[in-house]
Amino acid sequence: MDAPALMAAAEAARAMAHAPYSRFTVGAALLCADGSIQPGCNVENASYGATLCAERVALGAAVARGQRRFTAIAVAGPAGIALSPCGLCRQVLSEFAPDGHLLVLMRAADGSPRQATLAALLPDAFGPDQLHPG
Ligand SMILES: O=c1ccn([C@H]2C[C@H](O)[C@@H](CO)O2)c(=O)[nH]1
Repeated sequence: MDAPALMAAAEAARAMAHAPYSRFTVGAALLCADGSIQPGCNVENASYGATLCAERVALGAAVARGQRRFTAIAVAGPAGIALSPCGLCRQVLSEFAPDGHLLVLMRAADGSPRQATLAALLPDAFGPDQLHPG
């Protein structure tokens, strides 16, 4: 996996963000199992609560074109801020990363690369095993 290229794709996607309320633009790039990269950006809404994070936009778009297995996701936000996916996005990503191996690429506040597995970011995740035990 080319981590710098995936982060560059997330940064490029960030330019498409619709964030007139928070002005906090975020881009995501999801590396699919077939090698394709699905970009996403945050899409805010005047109701605030209907806002979509970049990670969920990328995931939904990838699923809509038949992708269901993912290797990594890069997330890029404003410079100087350590950004990691919100709790809701962690849960949504875990739906398609049941083993928790999905690699999340982020940047620390100083801009240096940081990475963690989804399992580390969302330990003891709720999933289909709890919903349908046995
Ligand atoms: O990982 C994150 C964190 C926040 N946001 C968006 C949601 C909202 O539009 C703005 C401020 O929270 O940033 C994302 O897209 N991804």
